[in-house]
Amino acid sequence: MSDFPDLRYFPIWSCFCNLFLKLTHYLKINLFHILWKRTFRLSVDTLNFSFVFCLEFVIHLQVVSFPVVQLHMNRTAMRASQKDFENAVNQVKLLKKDPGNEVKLKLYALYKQATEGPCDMPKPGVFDLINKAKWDAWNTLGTLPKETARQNYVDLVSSLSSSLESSSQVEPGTDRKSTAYETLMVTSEDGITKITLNRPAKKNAINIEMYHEIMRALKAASKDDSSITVLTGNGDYYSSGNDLTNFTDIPPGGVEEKAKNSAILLREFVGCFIDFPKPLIAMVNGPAVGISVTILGLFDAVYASDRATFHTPFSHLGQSPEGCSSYTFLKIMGPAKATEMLVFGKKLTAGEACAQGLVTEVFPDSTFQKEVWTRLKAFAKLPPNAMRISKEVIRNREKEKLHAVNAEECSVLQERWLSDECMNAVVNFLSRKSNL
Ligand SMILES: CCCC/C=C/CC(=O)SCCNC(=O)CCNC(=O)[C@H](O)C(C)(C)COP(=O)(O)OP(=O)(O)OC[C@H]1O[C@@H](n2cnc3c(N)ncnc32)[C@H](O)[C@@H]1OP(=O)(O)O
Repeated sequence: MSDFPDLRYFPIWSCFCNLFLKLTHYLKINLFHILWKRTFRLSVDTLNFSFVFCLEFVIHLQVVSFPVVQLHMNRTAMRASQKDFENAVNQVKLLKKDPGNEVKLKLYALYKQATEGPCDMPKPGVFDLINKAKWDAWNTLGTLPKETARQNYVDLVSSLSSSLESSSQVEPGTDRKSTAYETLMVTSEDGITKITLNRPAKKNAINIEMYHEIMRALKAASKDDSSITVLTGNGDYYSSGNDLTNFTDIPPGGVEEKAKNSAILLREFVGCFIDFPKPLIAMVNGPAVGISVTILGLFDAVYASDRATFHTPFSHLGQSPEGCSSYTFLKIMGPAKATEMLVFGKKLTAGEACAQGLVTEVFPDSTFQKEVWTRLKAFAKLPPNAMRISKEVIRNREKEKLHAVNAEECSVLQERWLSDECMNAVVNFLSRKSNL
């Protein structure tokens, strides 16, 4: 406060001083008139005087006060921004996550502009890549005023802090359970968002809540600052597929309504995998069943522990293929092998799934985590935009087809779920007459 004169009351003082001067000026004129003119003329002059007096007051208030108030506000903003600037500089040092090179260059340039003004350094040589990038970033700010650069710096840090805060809500670095999810653990670190299915006591069976949470986590991951996304399971299973108790919660509209709602949910769920924009990697840590296997055809890489198995027992369950597997599996392994899995329910070992192209690579269970994470961390260091665009080029050609396949599979399943074959299979499992 003390380093600036308080200008807030200046317009008011200024108006009163001006009024005083005008008043004495007009009084002088009017005294002259009083002496020399008739009473009738005098009253007209008095009216004129009052009118001019008020007009002058209003005009003066507008002309003088607005620029002065503006000046005061600007100076206050500059003062705030100087203080905010220092805070922002400290805040940057405390950021837990690397904001990425592009942002770091922007911060550097704005800092230099704010503290030193326009770039006057000699341009570094072409081979001095880092200093040249910094110089370029600073130089592009041209003659941007120091105050504006300061303000832009503060704004950038504040947007950065809030975005990093929201991604830090998904616990960077640790596997603590996120309060945002009931059935998942979601973490983000080293450019990798990891979504872990977290119902180990139920073999990570996917209940209705988990379907919704996976969709929510994928949507968040598609927008966060990670480069790649990983899906894995907690415990000995990757996932035992659809939670068969999902079929027991029958709404007032009866089983038809249940089947219809399930088909809508499934279509939306699979649609999220079709449309996911970043590289999506499955870490299949153990056995995988049903839908957790079929959607693997929509992943960009599948790494499996040698403990993993791949089982799609749709006929046993009176059901039919989903997750676009009726299309992707045929493309991946050819019709004969796909039929063995999808129609006859043949369970594949990790080695067999790899030989047939469903799995990218198999690792010994003892070194699975270590080896795969080393690889994923290296992938996550690749330029994220290039990865995203490459995926887009690969996926775009197929997207329309995949959505059409998804819609068709869901509509067939809607019918299947109402069949005796399906209902008996579910009842048998739930009454503990059968396991797979
Ligand atoms: C709305 C969209 C619908 C999309 C449709 C998708 C189709 C599919 O995904 S089909 C595949 C459905 N999955 C199954 O049929 C698997 C059924 N589960 C089993 O056969 C066995 O549980 C197992 C072979 C996976 C494991 O057997 P194990 O003896 O080792 O363990 P359990 O004691 O059986 O399981 C422990 C615990 O977990 C429960 N559980 C396991 N899987 C499921 C499941 N898919 N649905 C519901 N509950 C499951 C199991 O009941 C046990 O629970 P309790 O300890 O409470 O008895």
